[in-house]
Amino acid sequence: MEDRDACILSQDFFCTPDYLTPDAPQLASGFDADKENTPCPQSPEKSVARSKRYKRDSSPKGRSMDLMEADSQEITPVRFSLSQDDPEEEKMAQPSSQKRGSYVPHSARVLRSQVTPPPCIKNPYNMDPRIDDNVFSVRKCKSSGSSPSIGADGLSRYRTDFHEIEVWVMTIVCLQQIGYGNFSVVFKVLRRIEGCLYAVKRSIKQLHNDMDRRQALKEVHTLVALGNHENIVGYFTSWFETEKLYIQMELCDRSLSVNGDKPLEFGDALELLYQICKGLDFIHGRGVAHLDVKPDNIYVRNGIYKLGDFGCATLIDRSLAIEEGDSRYMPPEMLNEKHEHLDKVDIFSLGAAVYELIRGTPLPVSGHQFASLREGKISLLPGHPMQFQSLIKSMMDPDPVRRPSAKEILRHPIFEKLRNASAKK
Ligand SMILES: Nc1ncnc2c1ncn2[C@@H]1O[C@H](COP(=O)(O)OP(=O)(O)OP(=O)(O)O)[C@@H](O)[C@H]1O
Ligand SMILES: [Mg+2]
Repeated sequence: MEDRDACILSQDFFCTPDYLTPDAPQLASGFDADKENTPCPQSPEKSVARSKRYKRDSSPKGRSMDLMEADSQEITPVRFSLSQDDPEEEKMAQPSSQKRGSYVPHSARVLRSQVTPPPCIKNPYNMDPRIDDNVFSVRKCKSSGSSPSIGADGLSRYRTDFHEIEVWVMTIVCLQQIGYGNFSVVFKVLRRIEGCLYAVKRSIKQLHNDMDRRQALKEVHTLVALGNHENIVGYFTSWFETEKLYIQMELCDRSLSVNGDKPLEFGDALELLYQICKGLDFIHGRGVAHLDVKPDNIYVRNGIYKLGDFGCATLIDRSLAIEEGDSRYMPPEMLNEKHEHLDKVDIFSLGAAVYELIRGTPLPVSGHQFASLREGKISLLPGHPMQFQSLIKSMMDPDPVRRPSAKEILRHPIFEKLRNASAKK
């Protein structure tokens, strides 16, 4: 029996879930059909409360510890708690094959429980008038809450669909090669069926409750509502598995970083500013502010700069909760909880990011220099034209109203050549 289970666990020895257990399709269809007919819960309530973003220890040691924690969660067999207050859910979770008395190996049951049906909640970023809000009006959708974690095929979707290219080893060298953030690890993967590379971002912590899942889904909702743009990281799909959120994205070559990278030269700085302003103009035009623009969240692919990590994104009209991004790039008004011009928060952060990349030294996190930058006191940038330096200074103006919008920046004479070149494309 042990040998048989070992075969089942290996992805290379089977092609379909049917091989694993003939009962799975019946179980899955019954389960899913029930979900299909279940109404979804209300969209998140309008809130202007600010939730501070938790900043973890960013030292290599701290990161290693977190990743170890993340990996140890992988190894531990996951046990899903069923809703205490809904015996119906518990009934649904009983594998139908068991009820009929047929044998399902333990390993197969563990595998079945790895895919979690996604919650069905309203996407507040999506203004599509064809969506009838009544569909969300019933109290609570079983698929959104602490539902039984049995997916459509009972297998790991991540393991079934993707092959991990980069192997995680607990060394700094590997950590630098593969993406990681405060909340996520990002894997370079090959989609088996297509033979194409993607980036898959996985939340580090398990998202046990509905609030956590809604919070994590903000990024997905934003990306899907925004649609495609050359200077925004491409989004493909997302799913829940072992109570973690997976997001499949376009794979970029790297993200920008002030640590290790050479200071940015004028030509590159100009290109970066122009391209990310195009991305910001696009998202601001759709009513979205990013709120966490910084070098780590700007990726490069084939010389094209792309804005990524929409985990803090919100609506400019302040109808959703406002979450602070990285304080090093945050304008003074955010520190004073003034949120009237959220699009201009992104302009300040982009100005600060470019300023940091040109100087090649990390921005201060606190103290005198931190305060000076927020009073508009910017050091000179040797080797960069005054016109460019004035533009950066205006982007970091303490008064958000005086900061140029992304659209105004794009019209600046300094970008004439770049404008002409992109018009010819
Ligand atoms: N599509 C991608 N292609 C290549 N690398 C990526 C991609 N997405 C993310 N990365 C890498 O992974 C890192 C972490 O990703 P991301 O910023 O989305 O995670 P996070 O946990 O939300 O981060 P933060 O710490 O900023 O909150 C990025 O800084 C980048 O280096
Ligand atoms: Mg990030």
